[in-house]
This record gives sequence, structure tokens and C-alpha cells, in this order.
Amino acid sequence: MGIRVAVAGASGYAGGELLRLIVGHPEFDLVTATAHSQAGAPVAAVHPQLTGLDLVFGATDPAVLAEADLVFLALPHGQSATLAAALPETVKVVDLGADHRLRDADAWTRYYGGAHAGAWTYGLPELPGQRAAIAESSRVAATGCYAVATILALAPLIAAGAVSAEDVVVVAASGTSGAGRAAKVHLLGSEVMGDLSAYKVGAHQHVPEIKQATGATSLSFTPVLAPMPRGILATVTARPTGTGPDPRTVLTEAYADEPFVRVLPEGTWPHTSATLGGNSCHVQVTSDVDSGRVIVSSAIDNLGKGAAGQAVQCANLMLGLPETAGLPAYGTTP
Ligand SMILES: NC(=O)C1=CN([C@@H]2O[C@H](COP(=O)(O)OP(=O)(O)OC[C@H]3O[C@@H](n4cnc5c(N)ncnc54)[C@H](OP(=O)(O)O)[C@@H]3O)[C@@H](O)[C@H]2O)C=CC1
Ligand SMILES: CC(=O)N[C@@H](CCC(=O)OP(=O)(O)O)C(=O)O
Repeated sequence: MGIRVAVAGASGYAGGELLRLIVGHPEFDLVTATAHSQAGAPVAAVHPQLTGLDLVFGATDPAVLAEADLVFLALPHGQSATLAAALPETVKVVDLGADHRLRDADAWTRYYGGAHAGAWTYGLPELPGQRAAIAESSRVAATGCYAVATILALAPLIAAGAVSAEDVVVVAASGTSGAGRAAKVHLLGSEVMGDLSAYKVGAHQHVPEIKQATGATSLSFTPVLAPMPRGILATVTARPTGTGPDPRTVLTEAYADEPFVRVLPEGTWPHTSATLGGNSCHVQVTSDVDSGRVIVSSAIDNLGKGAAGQAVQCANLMLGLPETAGLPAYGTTP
């Protein structure tokens, strides 16, 4: 018997990707997969990519989840806190939702509404000191999808003094699975195909999370819905301080020993398709010839490094396993 792992919210997009990674993980045994409206359905009926996995979704019962060594929560925002509170401290928990990401209760209320459940260890191992903090934690809040792509592009540059924290602009495109599986009119194929559109303009909920993780003090963030099922491409621009180190050198050194973050060779640019199915983040940096702003382009799979892959990476650290166990470092393009 390996490490007993359960997934709550397993019938969703992030939950499905978690199941795929868990059944391929060398140390994990999938013991429970729960759903809400789809409880009682065979897993393969909801996730055809998992055909052959002989399992039925259970109801989301904390008593059953508590029998696992580690539980992944892949529930809608606002649903994790109550369930997590019902799980004993001996059970490790990785929450893919936003409930425990923010330290600032006011920011939580402003962007998500309702009572703040309190912050857990932030689940981005590539941030300085965070790998050790995650390894010592029994409760970890995995990062938001746009937040991963943006923070990995930006955090080392602000920390090194290469760019100003006071003037950061991000435009990021996401595939539709970023919005989850629940039926919404704006996600219908007939609405999305052949279209690009900004949304949540000027008020996206990942802004406080990105500011918290990077130290940015002024951040303009514009998300764009892209006509593709998965992938995020973030374009991050910031004003160089003029006195700091070279941005390419900063990013190259920051990620030299990281297993999943790749700074691409000069002149090549990240493609979302190159990251799909893996846990990688591809980054490129240059300087705008006209404005002089530093431009960083970063690509991830929103369901990989942006969700399930990141969560498994954190779980590996929490369980004392090799950080890369069960995680593909390479994508599946085309
Ligand atoms: N999609 C993405 O790219 C990313 C998602 N995340 C986060 O992961 C979480 C899940 O997202 P995603 O998979 O996209 O969402 P989905 O809408 O695809 O899935 C939601 C899951 O939660 C279940 N659920 C819904 N309501 C309840 C409830 N009241 N109690 C228990 N279970 C419930 C659903 O069950 P059923 O279908 O049976 O009703 C389903 O299994 C969210 O917090 C999201 O922010 C994080 C990073 C990226
Ligand atoms: C395309 C799309 O709608 N994306 C979602 C992604 C955020 C999300 O709900 O998930 P996490 O915060 O857990 O990453 C959005 O912009 O709200």
C-alpha cells in the first residue's frame, strides 16, 4: 500500500487532471474521488480520458476523506474552508481553491466576498524559502492559475531590484478550462470559437495574490479568454530600475536548478501548446526597444503547473517524496 490519496471535487477539470496524475504517481494510491451533483457516476463517464479507471465518484463526506493520508480539494472558491476544518490535522491537505491563499482578509472580502478563512502556506515552491515552508506544512494553498504564470515571470525581477514594483502591467490569455466545467453561456463553443475578449477588466481576483507573492505595489492585470481548451500565456511588462542587474541573468540564475521552470534560449518565445500535459513553465525576457520596459512572456498549462501539477508538486514536498515524482516535465505539443 502506498500513500493513500483522496480528491474532493474530482469531477471538475482540475479534479480530472489530479486523478490522471495520481494514478500515474509511483507512490500514490487513489482511495477516494468525490463529486457533488455527479456523485454516483463512474469516473470514466465524466472523464473519458480516464477510461479503464474502475472507480465511482463518492459523495463529499469528510469522514471518508479523513481516511486518506493526503486530500486534494478541487472545489469552487468558498467551499474548501468548511470541508478542510472537518478534516483532522493528521490528514495533509492541498487546496487548489483560493480560500486560504490570501493573508489580507480585506483583500479576500473585496475580491471573493464573505468571511476570510485564514491563510495557509502558499504553494509555490519556486519562491525563496517556500519549498522548505511547504515541506513543513500539513495545510498548503496551491496558487491560482494566472498567478503562477505571472509570479514566476515577475517575482525574481522585483526581488533583485531589476524592475520597479510600482509599475507592473500584465495581459494574460487563458483557455476556457480555466473557468471550470460548470455550464456558462460565455463558455459555449459558439461564443468562444473565433473570438478573443477581455473579461473581469480592472478587477481580477488574482491581483492581490500576485501582489502578495511578488511585492508588486501597483499592478494592472487584464485577462483574455482564448478559444482553446487549456493553456495560459502571460505577458508581463515592468519599468526597469536602471540600477539593477540584467533581467535575463536574474531569471536564468533564479531558475537554474528548478526542475520545471525553463528560461528559453534568446529569440525563442513560449508557446502554451509546448507546456500542455506537463508541469512546466516556459519563460522568455527582453527589453522593449521603444519604451525600454522589461517584457517577460510566460506559458503554462493552467491545469498542470497552474493547478493539478502544482498541487502534486506541493504534496510531494509535504510527504518527503522527490519533488518531481509523478510529474511530467515536458509537454505534449502538437
Ligand atoms: N480550472 C483551472 O484552470 C484551475 C482551477 N483551480 C481551482 O480548482 C478548483 C476547481 O476548479 P475546476 O476544476 O476548474 O472547477 P469545476 O467547476 O470544473 O469543478 C468543480 C468541482 O467541485 C464540485 N463541487 C461543486 N460544488 C460543490 C459543493 N458545494 N460541495 C462539494 N463539491 C462541489 C463539482 O462537483 P459536480 O461536478 O459533481 O457538481 C466538481 O467536482 C477551484 O477552486 C479553482 O479555482 C485552480 C487553478 C486552475
Ligand atoms: C478563464 C477563466 O475564467 N479563468 C478563471 C481562473 C481563475 C480561477 O477560478 O481559478 P484559480 O483562482 O483557482 O486559478 C478566472 O479568470 O476567474
